[in-house]
Amino acid sequence: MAYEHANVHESHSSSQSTCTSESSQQHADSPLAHDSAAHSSPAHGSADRFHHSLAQIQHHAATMLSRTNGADDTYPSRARVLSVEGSDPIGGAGTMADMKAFTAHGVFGYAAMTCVCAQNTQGVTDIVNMEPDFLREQLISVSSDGIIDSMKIGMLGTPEIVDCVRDWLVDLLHDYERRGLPRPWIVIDPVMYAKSGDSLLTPEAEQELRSILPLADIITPNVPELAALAHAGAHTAAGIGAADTASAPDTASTPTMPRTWDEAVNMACVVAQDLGVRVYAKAGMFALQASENHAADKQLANSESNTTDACEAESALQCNDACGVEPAMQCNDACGAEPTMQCNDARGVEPVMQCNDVLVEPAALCSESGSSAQAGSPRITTLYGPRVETVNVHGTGDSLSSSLAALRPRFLDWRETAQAAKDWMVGAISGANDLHVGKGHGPIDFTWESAPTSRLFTDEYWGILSQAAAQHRDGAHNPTATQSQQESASHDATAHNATSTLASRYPAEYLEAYVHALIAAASEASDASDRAFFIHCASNVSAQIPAAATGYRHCAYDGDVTHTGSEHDGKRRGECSGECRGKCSGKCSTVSDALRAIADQHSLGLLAAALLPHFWIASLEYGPTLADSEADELSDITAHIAQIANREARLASHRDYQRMIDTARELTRLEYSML
Ligand SMILES: Nc1ncnc2c1ncn2[C@@H]1O[C@H](COP(=O)(O)OP(=O)(O)O)[C@@H](O)[C@H]1O
Ligand SMILES: Cc1ncc(COP(=O)(O)O)c(N)n1
Repeated sequence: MAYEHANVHESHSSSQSTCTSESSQQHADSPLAHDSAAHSSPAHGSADRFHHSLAQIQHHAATMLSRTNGADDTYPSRARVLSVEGSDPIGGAGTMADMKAFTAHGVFGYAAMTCVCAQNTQGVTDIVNMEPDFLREQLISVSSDGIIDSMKIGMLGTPEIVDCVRDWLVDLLHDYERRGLPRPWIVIDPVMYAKSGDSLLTPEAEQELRSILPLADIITPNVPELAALAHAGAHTAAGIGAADTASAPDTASTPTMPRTWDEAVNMACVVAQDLGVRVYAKAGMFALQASENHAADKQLANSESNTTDACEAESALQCNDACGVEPAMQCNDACGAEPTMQCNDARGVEPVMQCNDVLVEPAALCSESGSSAQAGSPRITTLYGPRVETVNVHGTGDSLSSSLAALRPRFLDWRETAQAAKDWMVGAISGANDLHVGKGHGPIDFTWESAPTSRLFTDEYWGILSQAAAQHRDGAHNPTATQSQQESASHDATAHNATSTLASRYPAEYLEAYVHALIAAASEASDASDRAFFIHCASNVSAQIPAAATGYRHCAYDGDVTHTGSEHDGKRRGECSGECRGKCSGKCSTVSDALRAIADQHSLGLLAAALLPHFWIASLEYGPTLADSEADELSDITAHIAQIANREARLASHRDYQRMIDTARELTRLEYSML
């Protein structure tokens, strides 16, 4: 059965929740229902978005209240989220990933371990499964003591472990219903394979796994898992949730991999409808294959046995026995590229490489409310995200499913939750290359939003600055430098010998831009002494402007004869008769524009990072030529700004720290290009 990929490109912010009524009424009687009344909105006769979302907010508030009343007499400051997973000693996947993601999302994490794995970024070498009785003991230890608001169930490994977790979960849901507690949100990651290709589920357990999936609110298969679920579904005569091993699928046939992303989405629709659960289909393996394919392609080209018609044609996902992944997926550049490298016209973004996932909600869990889904068809929501060029994706599936479990209590519906989890994943994957953990597929950066604790801003910036200074010196002594560059350099050298003031070095307009940035920094500073410092600097620089307006003579600040501008066409640096004194031109305007743009961002950290290069470079390059008092003042200012930059960087998120570094690097480049 093929479903149309409904054109629902709403972003999560604009989409109103529509999940619903039919299902809540349909399943409300049973605590085993995956979308019980405790999670659903009231029924809606009309598609009125306003009333719908208002009702949903009210319902959400009521749900939160009922949680409070039923669970505890104090309102918990953090959701309590359980991970049922296997371990990963390298710390990127399994229980370890879940706990890190939970902490990153600000929830309190519980963990029960299904198995202990000997694995790292290169593969899984051994697995010791928990005795089911002991696993049950762990699960009961948690659930008899703590309230579970949400949970993520991952690697289950064997049929006995699946049965153990399923039976405990059924008991828990009955118990919560009896006690009037809200049903916990349930995310199940149907873990079958690790990124390395190693199998994490026995073939018999694959069929058993289907018996627990209908208890979930949402399941999160990757592409091969999706193919396996669709395949098993098609071969399960007894239908949804059949745990009867007598009806196990024909193991002789292997799942057919989707050849395109649209085919994968169709599979997700089939699985969602069959199991009656939401399916979050992950597109990562398309991206992974695409980014790794260069080497793989060479191997393919050299190996006749690996060259298949399907692969040469449009097949996105090919079985490749040679690599030992079962059901393995290998693909070539041409095919791997297609699903992930999409242009997001609908969102109006630049044509960047995309790695979009989809959320498929079976019709029974959605009531029509402004979405383009056809009645009776599942609703498909595209979850946008750029593709990150990295092979460091160990544990991405775990982190995504634990993020969904952690974030769901904070959002009104699964669509909003899914896009938030996807957005967080993009940040975490983007930080992966900086971690340098392991030799294979490294882990993602769970702490990408928190403060970077292992780097001192000025240490890292000093590396950037000294490199730029060395390049500048090399450029000045480079025999291939243009005549005008050499003249420029010798002009500077001459100037260095004479004691001069800084004012004569810069155009007035450029100094004005620094005054503006210093005042902006003063207004962003919360500390009174910082404010006073920036104001003092601003008045200091401002005092130099009149001298700069008359003393500054470098009109052709780009330093070459092609400089255009009516007053100084054809003139070399230093040759201007003075008509354009104090005016910004070329690179100088670029610095001024950059400073103004940074000031508009209202971030003290960014402003400190933008101001530091000017003062530090002036100190470094002109310090020796200045009068002692001016040189001392310059180095004091530099030290003070460096101190503020370090403090702000320590408090900044990883992303903001990176923006500070990027800003300082760019201003350094611009400043040196002007010297
Ligand atoms: N290179 C990448 N760039 C951006 N997102 C990625 C990349 N690789 C994986 N993802 C995202 O990571 C999440 C987990 O997907 P995936 O890696 O397919 O799961 P699994 O680990 O189960 O194989 C998905 O949201 C997917 O889109
Ligand atoms: C215990 C455990 N659970 C799940 C995975 C899947 O991780 P990946 O995201 O690398 O496929 C894993 N490697 N180990």
